[in-house]
Amino acid sequence: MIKRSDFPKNFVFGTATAAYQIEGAANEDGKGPSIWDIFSHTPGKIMTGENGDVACDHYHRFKEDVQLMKEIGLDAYRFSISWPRVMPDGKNINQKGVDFYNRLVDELLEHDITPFITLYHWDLPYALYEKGGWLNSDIAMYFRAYATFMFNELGDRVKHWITLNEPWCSSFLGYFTGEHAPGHKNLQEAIVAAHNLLRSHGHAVQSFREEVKDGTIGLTNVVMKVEPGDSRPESFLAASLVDKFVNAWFHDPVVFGKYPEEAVKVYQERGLQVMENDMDIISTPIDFFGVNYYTRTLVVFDTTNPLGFSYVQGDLPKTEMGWEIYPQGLFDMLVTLKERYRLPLYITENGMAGPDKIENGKVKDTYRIEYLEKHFEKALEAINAGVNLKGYFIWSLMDNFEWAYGYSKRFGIIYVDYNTQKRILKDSAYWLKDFLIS
Ligand SMILES: N#[N+]C[C@@H]1[C@@H](O)[C@H](O)[C@@H](O)[C@@H]2O[C@H]12
Repeated sequence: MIKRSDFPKNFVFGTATAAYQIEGAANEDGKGPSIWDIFSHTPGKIMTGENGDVACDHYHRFKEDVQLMKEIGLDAYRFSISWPRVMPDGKNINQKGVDFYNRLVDELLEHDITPFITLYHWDLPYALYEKGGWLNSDIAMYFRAYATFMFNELGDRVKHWITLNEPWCSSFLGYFTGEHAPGHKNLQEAIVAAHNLLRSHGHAVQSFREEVKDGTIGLTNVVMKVEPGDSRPESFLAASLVDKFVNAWFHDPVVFGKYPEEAVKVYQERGLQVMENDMDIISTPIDFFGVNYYTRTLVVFDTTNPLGFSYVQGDLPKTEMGWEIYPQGLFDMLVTLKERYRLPLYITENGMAGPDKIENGKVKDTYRIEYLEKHFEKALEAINAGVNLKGYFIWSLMDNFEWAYGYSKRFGIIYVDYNTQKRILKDSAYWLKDFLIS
């Protein structure tokens, strides 16, 4: 049985959340609307018709939530700043919003919990969307100004920062498939948005180097283990190409200052415009990559699809999201990232949605304990294989607004009764508490 003491002494275990998914107070104390406030109120966008207006009411209950983190024994807590809460129009300061994050950081530090901040976890100020959002190259300057303000405001106490969470999702789910805010369905826009997201990342890193001399900063990507869904050589080729578009596209430019060759030609024909200095800015050196790992992606050669491939379902046991449970993929991707980029890594998200039910005041999420144990084991295996893995953040601290799925998917180690806002530690939280002292 794996123990906490098997991990390096300074390895951090934490949980992760995001502002729009837990805070609520969507229109309170001067907060401006985000693209997710508008998207979630647009009929037909959220499977359950729900929105993040109240969510977990974390804005008002953060002290209770920090107390629960302490009770579990977490070393660290990864959360995001709501850009429109601190800058309602994307530019001018809302002091009440800033005050909330000062209070949250101070509460964490008072409980010996290390804060890790994500500057952007998808909730773009709607006012900036109206100016073109991620399609407007000026967005990088707005993001740099926001980042600089937050570094100056919290950088004396917060030493670990992530610029963006999953730019692949922000760009391709937000602008190509339309599943996420702002709900566009335009491949060219997705490509442009992805490039502007990475430019914004680079500008924030440049500012960080000037503002927070003793801190570390990185980028968090969703990392998918892409595998062929059948044994045809063409499917192996398809998997390799998809890997370039979903993984390498958001890692290579940040480290090497250039997009993957196999993909750039495809995107240049579909609107990618790289201006002079863009790649130098994007590849401003970072201190780590954040790795959000959930499952693998299976692709097969498919001439009936214009892209030449199709996604297929695997036959491994699945979570409530329909994602295969595939811990080996975590090990494989950690080693791949280490060998290709030679950077320290944090698992900034890993976890599962489960069929969590309250029975006699308890949630027997044995499946989640098993899931976490297996992924912890693979993380330790990666460390023993030479990966400089520095921490592991479980997604998520508590059940929350699961984007287009509303509140129907429960990822938390803490159960949230949304009718009463009561928090109930699931068996996985008690398991984690014991693990953290093992
Ligand atoms: N879906 N899902 C769960 C989880 C989502 O809730 C996070 O906000 C994202 O960063 C990432 O997609 C992973």
